[in-house]
Amino acid sequence: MTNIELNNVSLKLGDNLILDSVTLALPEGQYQLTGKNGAGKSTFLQLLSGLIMPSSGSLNVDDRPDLVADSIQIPDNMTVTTVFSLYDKYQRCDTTQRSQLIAAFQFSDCLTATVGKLSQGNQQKLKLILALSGNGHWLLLDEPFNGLDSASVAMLNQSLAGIQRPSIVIDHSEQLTNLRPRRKLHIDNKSIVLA
Ligand SMILES: Nc1ncnc2c1ncn2[C@@H]1O[C@H](COP(=O)(O)OP(=O)(O)OP(=O)(O)O)[C@@H](O)[C@H]1O
Repeated sequence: MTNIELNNVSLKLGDNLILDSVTLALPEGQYQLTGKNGAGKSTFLQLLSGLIMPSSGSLNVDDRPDLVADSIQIPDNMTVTTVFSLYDKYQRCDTTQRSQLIAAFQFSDCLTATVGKLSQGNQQKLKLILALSGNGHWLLLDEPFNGLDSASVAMLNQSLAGIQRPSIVIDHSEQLTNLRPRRKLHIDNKSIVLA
């Protein structure tokens, strides 16, 4: 079991207190993270990914999760193939699964393009392909349906219904069909509650 544990975690960004002394144990499972605009959902996933550090308290996430989020920036001038080669160099992807995802997302025409020339939806598909085939244990998805066409929305829902890895999804756009039941994690008033 690779649980996520927060012990008395507080997080401040500038003058903004986002989390206030949060203690939480998340067993492996499928979660949906909710909360009003600005509550701190995206920031919480960045914290779990190690992109930002707690201001105080301790956080235990056993390995590096795979994150899909707007905050993940891939250099515009790289071709998609170069991005994949870099991931291969550091063995961060399952290449068989990646090939399956490229086919399923109808992404093969994009392989020679530079990232900056991809449409918003195709940039999102690239992030999803990298994360869904990634070797991290937890999968963290911040608005994963952004920019996807209807076939890709269906594909992603199917993929999320079948994954073995623990995951947390933020889905304001309500396109997640919950083919598989998800426990609710709710952020409110600088606290996180597991329903
Ligand atoms: N670098 C920063 N410095 C100061 N405050 C920040 C910074 N980044 C984000 N914030 C603030 O942190 C709070 C939480 O932002 P976050 O994006 O995590 O919320 P969210 O719940 O994901 O919101 P939404 O539903 O609108 O996407 C917001 O009030 C935001 O303005």
